[in-house]
Amino acid sequence: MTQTPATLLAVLRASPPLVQCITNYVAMNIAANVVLAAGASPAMVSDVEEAEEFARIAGALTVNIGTLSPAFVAGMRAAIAGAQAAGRPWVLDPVACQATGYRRDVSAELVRLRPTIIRGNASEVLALAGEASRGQGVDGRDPVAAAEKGARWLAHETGGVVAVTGEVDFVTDGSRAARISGGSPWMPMNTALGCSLTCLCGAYAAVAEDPFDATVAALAHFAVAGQRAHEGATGPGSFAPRFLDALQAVTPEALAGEAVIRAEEPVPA
Ligand SMILES: Nc1ncnc2c1ncn2[C@@H]1O[C@H](COP(=O)(O)OP(=O)(O)O)[C@@H](O)[C@H]1O
Ligand SMILES: Cc1ncsc1CCOP(=O)(O)O
Ligand SMILES: [Mg+2]
Repeated sequence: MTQTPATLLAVLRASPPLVQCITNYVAMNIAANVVLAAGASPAMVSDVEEAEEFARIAGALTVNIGTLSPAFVAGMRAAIAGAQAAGRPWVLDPVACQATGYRRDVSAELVRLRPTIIRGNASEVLALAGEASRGQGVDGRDPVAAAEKGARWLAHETGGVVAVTGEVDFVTDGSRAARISGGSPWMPMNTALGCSLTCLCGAYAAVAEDPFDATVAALAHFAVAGQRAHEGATGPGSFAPRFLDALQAVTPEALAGEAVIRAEEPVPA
């Protein structure tokens, strides 16, 4: 039974999930504030000494390779093992996976561990799917549409959900697909909002029955809040505080009324 974004937001707010976010130095503060504003409970716990134990008590885990290092990788491996042992969902954010051999190798290893959800920009998803990517560092330079085929392939490979974000987001589990419109062009000009969205995907995955519904809900929450914040902003600087306020102000009714989601009929396997 499909759970709508409105239903999932109500569940999330009624019982705020604990989300373990292994993320990069750039994103840690904004991602925690985004998850708090949306209504969930973030914890940026990444060291190998405690990452596995913490993953067993969290509702979901998110893994982001933005500021990669051997210490981060050791914590990621431990946390993923803990999440899998506890049957918890985990989300991969393959930041700039096209940029270096180190990032390519680590993201390929993490994909082989079958993340529940992968969330990236089109250039990152193209690279994960083995296709040419025009990504510039952490910034996407490819249109979302260019990555749709690769996203479907990756979803089949991992048995999970893949979200390609950009001007109009695309989500697939390999057969179902949906596109989410909204947000603001000021969003990619605010560093780490993609990373923050990955953490929010984790929050929704912690409370949802189906990770596809969770991903659609997280992206719809961002799209509606981003649209609202855009209306009062004059640039990325005035957008940022409005966006946090809007994440908190969005209600289940608003998601039902303002989210622009176009579902695609399942593609026969
Ligand atoms: N041109 C745009 N217009 C509206 N929303 C956008 C635009 N570009 C990105 N977004 C939104 O910004 C958020 C971050 O996505 P994105 O920039 O693709 O990730 P990343 O920061 O990882 O590259 C998503 O919610 C996405 O929908
Ligand atoms: C600038 C930067 N450098 C390493 S991680 C990072 C943040 C990337 O954030 P996002 O992928 O959400 O744009
Ligand atoms: Mg990113």
